[in-house]
Amino acid sequence: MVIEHDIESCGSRAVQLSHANHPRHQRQKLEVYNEVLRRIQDSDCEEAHVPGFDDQLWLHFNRLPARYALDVNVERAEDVLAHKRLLKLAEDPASRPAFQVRLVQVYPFGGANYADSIHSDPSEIEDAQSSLNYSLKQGIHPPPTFGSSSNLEALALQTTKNNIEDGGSAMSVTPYFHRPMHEITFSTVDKPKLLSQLTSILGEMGLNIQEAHAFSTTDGFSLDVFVVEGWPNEETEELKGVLEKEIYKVKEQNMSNQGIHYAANEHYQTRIEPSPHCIQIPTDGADVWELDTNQLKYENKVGSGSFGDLYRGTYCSQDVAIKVLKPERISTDMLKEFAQEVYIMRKIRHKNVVQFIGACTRPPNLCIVTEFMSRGSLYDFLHKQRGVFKLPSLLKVAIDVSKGMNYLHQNNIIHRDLKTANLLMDENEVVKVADFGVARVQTQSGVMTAETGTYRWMAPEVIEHKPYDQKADVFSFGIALWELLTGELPYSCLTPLQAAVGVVQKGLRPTIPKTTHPKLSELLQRCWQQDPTLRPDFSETIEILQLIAKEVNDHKDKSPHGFLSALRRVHH
Ligand SMILES: Nc1ncnc2c1ncn2[C@@H]1O[C@H](COP(=O)(O)OP(=O)(O)OP(=O)(O)O)[C@@H](O)[C@H]1O
Repeated sequence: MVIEHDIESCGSRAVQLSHANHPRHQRQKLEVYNEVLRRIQDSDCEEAHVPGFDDQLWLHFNRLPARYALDVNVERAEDVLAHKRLLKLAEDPASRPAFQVRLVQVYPFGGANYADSIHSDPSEIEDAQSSLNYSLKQGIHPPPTFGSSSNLEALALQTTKNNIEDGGSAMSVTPYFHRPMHEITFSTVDKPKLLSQLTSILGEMGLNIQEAHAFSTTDGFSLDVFVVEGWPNEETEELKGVLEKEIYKVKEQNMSNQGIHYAANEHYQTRIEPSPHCIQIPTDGADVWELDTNQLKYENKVGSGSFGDLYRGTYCSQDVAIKVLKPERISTDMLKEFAQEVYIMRKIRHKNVVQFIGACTRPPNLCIVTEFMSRGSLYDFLHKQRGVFKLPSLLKVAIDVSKGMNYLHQNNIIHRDLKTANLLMDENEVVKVADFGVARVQTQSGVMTAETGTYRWMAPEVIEHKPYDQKADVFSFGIALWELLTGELPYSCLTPLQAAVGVVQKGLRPTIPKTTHPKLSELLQRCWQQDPTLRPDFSETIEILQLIAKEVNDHKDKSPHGFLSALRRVHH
């Protein structure tokens, strides 16, 4: 997959600056603009005849990075118009994110973007052009907006080659055709992690991103264009419907206090589709999570972590945990990260995730307030109180954790520090995931401070600082589950560092007791597979654990001591 954007940063803006200062790029941009304007004016498009349209179009090119003009397929002038409309739509909070879906056909020789047209051999372009014209005459779908990617072309060539080698497939009759893909374009307000959110939505839908072009406008909007494959049908309506639902799900979780409407657009006929399920709730813009420090009462200190001390206290008479950040830990970077984490945490609401109540964000008094978990952590329960879990309660705990983690993952939050010390129990024995926020704040050196203490639970790819995804948490979950099962510290005879080396280099894993329920044993081994893609996701662990729980329950009902063992479940 090619992503022309630094996933989490304003990479395209950086690119834009360097391009913008380059006179050649300015000249090229002007040429592309003129060509696109000419094509739009030659078409029947009404918009083009509105007075001032040329100025608006120029403005459009200017608010985007120079590489937008250089990469755009000039033959797809209507795409430029569609981008302009999507960006306009995105100005209305009710329409965000604005998106459109269309079918595209990838050609091995690419489309005619500006860069191609000035750098390629003219005869090649002519050939490519004639194949394009030929294709279009055959009624095949238009090419992607940014048709120059060697990535996509290679894919098309590969298919062509395979078809020719296979011989006789329908596609080999027209050798330049590749099976259609979909192009999905989003526009919304630019924000950190937007691109990873969008890619994960597409991933959730089973779509494989073949190409992504991400642009930020100078006034804070995003334009992200994805070419995806994996949608089984040559249609867009159903895909749009599923995409809308997927976005709705994420927005509903993320912005529970705001009404959301989506705009969808196909074939460049923009329309806004208000969601029937939600209403617009007015907001006065107040930061409701900023706590009134007068209402915050400190009681005893409960413990300390790497970021500060944790106190029990009350906020407006409700029991709370107050995590006070150590002043010496506070740096500009950390404050930024702190703000980002508060921004995420305030939207998180799930029975199995420790509830964020608010924060004091006025330095130097930085603290995070959450619900108080009276039964403490599973780590303390297992290793300090020497508690044990019987299988039914172990399964209940594992299901609780899986549900909390599944929710976090659905909200694109990777915990990265999942361990029994971060699994807390309330007075009703409900287990909740904690510390997915500030625990992850990195030091200025970029080293995760919680790391060494966490090696025993850490996935090999995280230890090795390789790219990782949500499956890193599944690995940690597997280790925590083993800990619940055995009551032992993982690799207790090794130091954390020795354990880390063993896990990465020697495939070291905890030994599963022979008496373990076979399905549970299988689940543990799947969770800590070296290859993250082979690990289940949390929706699957929930299913498996529920199945085991049912089996255990059915078995217990048949046994004469069933009722007594059920009672013992709550002994801890
Ligand atoms: N919401 C809470 N309710 C009750 N106890 C909590 C709560 N959050 C944390 N604790 C307990 O307070 C102690 C300190 O927690 P804290 O999250 O600050 O550090 P940690 O998780 O132990 O270490 P680190 O942050 O370095 O990973 C731990 O014993 C933890 O179990």
